[in-house]
Amino acid sequence: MSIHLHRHPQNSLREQISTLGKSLFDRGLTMGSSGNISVRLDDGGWLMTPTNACLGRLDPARLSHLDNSGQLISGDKPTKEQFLHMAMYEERPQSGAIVHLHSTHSVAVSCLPEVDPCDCIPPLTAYYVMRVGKLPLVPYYIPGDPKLGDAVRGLAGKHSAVLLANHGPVVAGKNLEAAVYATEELEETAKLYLLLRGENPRGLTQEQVAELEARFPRD
Ligand SMILES: O=C(O)[C@@H](O)C(=O)COP(=O)(O)O
Ligand SMILES: [Zn+2]
Repeated sequence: MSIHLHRHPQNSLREQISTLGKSLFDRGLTMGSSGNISVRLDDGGWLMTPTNACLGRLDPARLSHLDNSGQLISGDKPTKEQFLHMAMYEERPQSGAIVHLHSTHSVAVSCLPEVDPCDCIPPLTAYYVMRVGKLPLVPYYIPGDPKLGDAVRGLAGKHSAVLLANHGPVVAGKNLEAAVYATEELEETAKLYLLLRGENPRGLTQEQVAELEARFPRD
């Protein structure tokens, strides 16, 4: 008789959330208990990071498991941005994961008075266009305010990443790895943008952006 050890498919997702959360935290991409991560499950439910959890020390077994209506099935109380994540998923059926961080340079850009609210960071590099594209600014709301979900709903259909004013980025991807890569690219480009402020940098032209979008369509 052979013994078949069945590994629940959620286990590897739980481990991936914890591993990537630690990687983001260890590299200083979010501090303290800031930031949150979610992954959409095949049955329409979600795994989300618990509220007040440090992304550097997530316990895979205590992640919040929600059903497809957002009710907690098991684990700790979910992030207070649950509604923000759910609003973004509603508008983006192609997205399987969302990352929200308080990454310093992205937050800095979210506080600048002169940013274009339709597109906060110019297309400085090809990889930024490939991973992020246009980045709209969401007006300030207190963290966890359900109105934040409503504000994001209007933008998320067209944009995989948004920047919450005086708060930080929220980035969706087809899976968690893609969402993390895009969040990292956004942070690096925010840093470049701040480095180059006042230098009148040469960004990519509209034609160059259009060529990238045709060749490397984002999700
Ligand atoms: O900024 C906030 O308070 C939240 O957006 C956040 O980043 C962490 O909140 P929890 O996920 O509820 O811990
Ligand atoms: Zn936050």
